[in-house]
Amino acid sequence: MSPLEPFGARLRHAMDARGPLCVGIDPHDSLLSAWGLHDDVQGLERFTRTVVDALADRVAVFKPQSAFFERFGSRGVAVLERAVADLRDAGALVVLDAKRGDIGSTMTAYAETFLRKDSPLFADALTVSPYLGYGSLKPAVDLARDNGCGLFVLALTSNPEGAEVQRAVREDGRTVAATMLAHLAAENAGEAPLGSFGAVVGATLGDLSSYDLDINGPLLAPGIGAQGATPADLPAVFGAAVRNVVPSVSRGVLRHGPDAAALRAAAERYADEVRAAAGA
Ligand SMILES: O=C(O)c1cc(=O)[nH]c(=O)n1[C@@H]1O[C@H](COP(=O)(O)O)[C@@H](O)[C@H]1O
Repeated sequence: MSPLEPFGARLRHAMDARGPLCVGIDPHDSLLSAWGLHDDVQGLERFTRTVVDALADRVAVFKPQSAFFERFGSRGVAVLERAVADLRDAGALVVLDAKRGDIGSTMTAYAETFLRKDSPLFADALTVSPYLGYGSLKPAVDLARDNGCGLFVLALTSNPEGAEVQRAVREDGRTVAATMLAHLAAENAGEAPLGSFGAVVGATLGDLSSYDLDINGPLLAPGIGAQGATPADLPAVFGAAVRNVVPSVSRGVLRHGPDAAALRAAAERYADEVRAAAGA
């Protein structure tokens, strides 16, 4: 296998070519039911195939949420494996949303699951939790760097409960989230056009001007659509860093299915609205 270009560069090119949008693939039981499908592995398979067939050739980034596949056991994971491979074959980038985080050799095993080229779940990037200490993520950082992959580190999550950990103030006066952002800025130093080590920063959080979001890396921004944020909110939340935002929408797009044309129209509308809001 030829070496991949670094994830950050691939992400920048993909968003330039296909528009600034990540579609989350979250097969909730309520969505399966709304699509007239059963909450079983056949329903999961049909749902996932419909999303892949409708959008894989036109959306820049997809973020399948692993839990919705894992809940069906090994057959659900097989659906996820196939989706990841098909999305990548169609030229899209895949961020696997598995939010892994552990220590030492266990973190190495998680990294190998998602970031080793011969793994059945090899993806372009992985969401990771740094709350066992940023340094515990080193095996994933190293493997991502070696294989042209990226990471999205939970920094300021879209849910209100996140604040008690992420906004806690350390002995040095910095918040925990600011510390994570500083680690990522260090990983990405000198990279062009964009580093590969991103932060997850919710689009729901309002003004974040007290945080330095200039990490020279992507900012994955969930919270648009079902959680209440809109593309028009992005400049007020992210300021100048809006150019590096990867807005992520799951239910806001998926609720338009199973009709393929309606899914495509919804994705296109979000990408257009983000472009207009970011002044791109
Ligand atoms: O890492 C994530 O993707 C994530 C981080 C965060 O802070 N908030 C958040 O909602 N997410 C994920 O983004 C998706 C949001 O889905 P919707 O609210 O349906 O667009 C879910 O898969 C969440 O797990």
